[in-house]
Amino acid sequence: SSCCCSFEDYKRTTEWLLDQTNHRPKVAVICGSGLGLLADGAAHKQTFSYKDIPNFPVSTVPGHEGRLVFGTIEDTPCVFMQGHFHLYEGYSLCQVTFPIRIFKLMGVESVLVTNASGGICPDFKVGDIMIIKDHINLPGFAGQHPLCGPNDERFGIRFPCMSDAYSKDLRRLVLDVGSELGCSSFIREGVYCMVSGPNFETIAEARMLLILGCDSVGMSAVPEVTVAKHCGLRVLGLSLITNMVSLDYSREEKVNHEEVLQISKMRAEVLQKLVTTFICRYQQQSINNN
Ligand SMILES: O=P(O)(O)O[C@@H]1C[C@H](O)[C@@H](CO)O1
Ligand code: HPA
Repeated sequence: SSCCCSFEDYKRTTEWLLDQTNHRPKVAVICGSGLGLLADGAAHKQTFSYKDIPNFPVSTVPGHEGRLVFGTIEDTPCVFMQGHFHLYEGYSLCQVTFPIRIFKLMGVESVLVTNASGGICPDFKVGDIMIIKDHINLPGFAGQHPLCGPNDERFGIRFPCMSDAYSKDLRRLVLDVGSELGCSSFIREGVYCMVSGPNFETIAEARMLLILGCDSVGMSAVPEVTVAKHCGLRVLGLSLITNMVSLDYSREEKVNHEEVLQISKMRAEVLQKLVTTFICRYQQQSINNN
């Protein structure tokens, strides 16, 4: 699963975007299933459909609008992906992570990855927001890894460290913002496990994930985070628990994507407030640190 994009491809897309917009984003926000609303808090918006951006994949999953939105939150220039790409759509991991390297080349410093996931940790509840403190790259164990293939040193080193993929400072900051907004009762921290999907887990698989130390399970984030860390971007991951995964053969509930979208839409406003305030504080902190 070698990379199908050359440095020239990344450069061409970056130059096209830099040419089309005056925005120079510092923070990139990836909106997961049903979370496109996160971009609504931004001002001075300029929107591109993925299909109009050279080399960009297009979204094929309901709840993913397929738009790149530039805008500002207070004074912070941001870019939002309303929808992202998944292995199960048939995209290579190089395509799935294509936008991350574009953001890097555009001058982005930090990436905020959001998504929907199923709760494994028995203490979690539907609607909880889990700050991702670590992940398990299950497809990576089987060789489905976005950094397989020749390493391009212009992006990062051959053997990147992943023990600090999720920035401690950004996690602390979002915890503080959550408490300031009165959200502490439903903000958790935990380990996210990526599976390729598209089927939801069997009960035996879910029990295995619990034993492995996973707190939630989903079908995205990990390739994007891995590529972001590889090229030196700071990462914050927020996963919305849209359903609890069945760990018990006696449970009758059956998860489906409509339910995932329904919960995402219901919680998107809270998540938007958290993300918007986080970006404001992030900017204030970087001003204070310089
Ligand atoms: O794009 P994310 O990871 O938020 O979407 C999750 C995983 C699947 O794409 C879908 C399943 O309902 O939601
Ligand atoms: O239960 C789930 N499993 C995998 N991915 C998901 N995305 C939302 N919910 C889930």
